[in-house]
Amino acid sequence: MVESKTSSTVEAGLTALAVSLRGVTKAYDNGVMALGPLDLAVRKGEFISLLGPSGCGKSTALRLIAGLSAPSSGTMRVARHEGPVQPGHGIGFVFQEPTLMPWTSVRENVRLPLKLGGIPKAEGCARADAALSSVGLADFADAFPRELSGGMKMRVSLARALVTDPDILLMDEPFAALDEIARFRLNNDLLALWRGLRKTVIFVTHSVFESVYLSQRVVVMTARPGRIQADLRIETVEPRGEEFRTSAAYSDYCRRVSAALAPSYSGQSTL
Ligand SMILES: Nc1ncnc2c1ncn2[C@@H]1O[C@H](COP(=O)(O)OP(=O)(O)OP(=O)(O)O)[C@@H](O)[C@H]1O
Repeated sequence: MVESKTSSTVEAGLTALAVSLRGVTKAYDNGVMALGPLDLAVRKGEFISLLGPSGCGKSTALRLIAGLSAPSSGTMRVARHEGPVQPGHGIGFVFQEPTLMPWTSVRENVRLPLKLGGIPKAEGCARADAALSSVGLADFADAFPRELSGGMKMRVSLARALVTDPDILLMDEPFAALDEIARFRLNNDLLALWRGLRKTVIFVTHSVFESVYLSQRVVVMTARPGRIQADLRIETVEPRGEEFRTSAAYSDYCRRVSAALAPSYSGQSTL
């Protein structure tokens, strides 16, 4: 069959997308309308942040993209998979809590997704060690979670998400519980990893500063049910580093994102 020029152009556009949500809504069984209708397109290799008031449906959106929950309506495409998204289909998930198994080593924690996937132990250990090395924890593979700081536990969680080599990394407020110095370090290390691996990253945060520092696009959501309030592109010299954090351009972007966020909080208590 000879493809028409139009259809191949459309196909090229689709395959460049890692995630596409059209008119997606989510109503929970208890009647809470959590999300949408949400329209969101994320290009392969793009780093975007989702920002919005508490309860606006950010985690719900990530869970839908991960295939951990089904949308109530609308259409979704994730990577090149059609129809229902299968859990673990090229997706890594990092939660706010590192959720490590305390009774076993860091290496075994990172190896877990491979073990569950039936990967032989020797290969799993080698891949776990490589993932730990990529997050700067090569020397801690035999340590136990209790021996690690909060930032190090989060690095282990990140290594566990990366060990399956996912196309898409979903991160749900991963650094929110860390002190500022640890958070800044992890921000820089995550950017370096992203530059090297070029995975698609969808990063949920409550921090305007963090979203601007990390992302190519900041997507601001309305209050529940979450829809897109604003979609801002962050254009700056790459690679980003501390000089960006202290630049006039950074302050200006932070002001613009804050202004875009303000209507989402109107009518809500600030306490
Ligand atoms: N399993 C569930 N059953 C019923 N309601 C739920 C469920 N999960 C979330 N909700 C509700 O859906 C809404 C959106 O929740 P969600 O966790 O997605 O928001 P969020 O933007 O991630 O919030 P936060 O920033 O506080 O983490 C909230 O009102 C929440 O109470």
